Amino acid sequence: MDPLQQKIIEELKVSPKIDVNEEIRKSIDFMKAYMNKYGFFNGFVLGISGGQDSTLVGKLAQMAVDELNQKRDDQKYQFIALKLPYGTQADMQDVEDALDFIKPSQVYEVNIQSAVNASVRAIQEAGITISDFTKGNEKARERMKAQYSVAAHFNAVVLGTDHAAEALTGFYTKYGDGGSDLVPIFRLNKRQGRKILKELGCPEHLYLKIPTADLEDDRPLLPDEVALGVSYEEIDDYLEGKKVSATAKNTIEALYRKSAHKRHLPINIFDDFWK
Ligand SMILES: NC(=O)c1ccc[n+]([C@@H]2O[C@H](COP(=O)([O-])OP(=O)(O)OC[C@H]3O[C@@H](n4cnc5c(N)ncnc54)[C@H](O)[C@@H]3O)[C@@H](O)[C@H]2O)c1
Ligand SMILES: Nc1ncnc2c1ncn2[C@@H]1O[C@H](COP(=O)(O)O)[C@@H](O)[C@H]1O
Ligand SMILES: O=P(O)(O)OP(=O)(O)O
Ligand SMILES: [Mg+2]
Repeated sequence: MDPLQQKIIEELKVSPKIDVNEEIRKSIDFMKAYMNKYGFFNGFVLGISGGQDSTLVGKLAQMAVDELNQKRDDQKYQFIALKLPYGTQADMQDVEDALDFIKPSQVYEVNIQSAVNASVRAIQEAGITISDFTKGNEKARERMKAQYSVAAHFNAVVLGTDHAAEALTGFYTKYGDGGSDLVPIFRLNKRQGRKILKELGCPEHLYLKIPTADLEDDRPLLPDEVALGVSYEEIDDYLEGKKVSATAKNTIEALYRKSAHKRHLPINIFDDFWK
């Protein structure tokens, strides 16, 4: 295998073949172990978008909470699901379907539209008009803020949905959806997540849904694969050590290099990964 491909697979800890039940157990045990280690926490918070990744992480979190609460009278542990629409969300029915599947301990809705618009306006008042793309990243950061405020209120931690296909391409907003405390599906690629959802009995339309960050006003529900310029099938193949087309390889490796800064904490004078 190409040495860079090998290095990336090792860095992102991807296994080309998985046993779905083992992976389910690993993610749940990870979340349970964290709660057991830090007894002052009461559970987890996550935004549910109606997409594949938050449906998966939400379901695993609820399973972890249910196991933690077994034999506890106080039902201390809670999974708090957040609906975080910007105004009216086109795929809200998928959010409801995901919530029906997850059955979270608690559900709240925080509409991020007024906060995002206020932020865009404040920057405008300084004489800077940000692009629709940059406003999209503001939405992701506003969602991060809402999740952290709710987590602080309930003494919970914020879950992230970052996985190997997103980590490889840097396809997330720095300190937006990239900002979280625990990432239970880090190591899985997109098709492995789909397989796990199928095993867990998720409605098919949720795990077969076209992935979208849905951040831009001007291009609603823009498929990730259009924004990325490469398909998840090719990204997943690459992560499983398979040969992909030269075009896909170049695109993937360019995205990997460009997003190196997102896979590190803020860069200080002793860091040399970027040199
Ligand atoms: N997974 C998803 O599905 C998802 C979610 C949100 C966003 N997105 C996509 O992710 C992308 C986010 O956009 P983005 O990456 O332009 O914005 P970003 O805000 O995540 O990252 C860009 C910022 O990172 C910093 N930066 C860039 N290069 C750097 C370097 N070499 N060293 C140090 N800092 C550096 C700069 O501050 C720059 O403004 C978009 O394509 C968006 O559509 C995808
Ligand atoms: N509309 C949304 N409501 C709640 N949570 C959301 C919403 N959009 C995104 N999120 C959260 O962010 C991550 C990343 O989403 P991508 O589609 O990968 O950009 C998602 O898993 C939700 O937790
Ligand atoms: O993160 P999600 O849940 O929005 O999934 P996807 O990335 O497939 O849109
Ligand atoms: Mg999405």
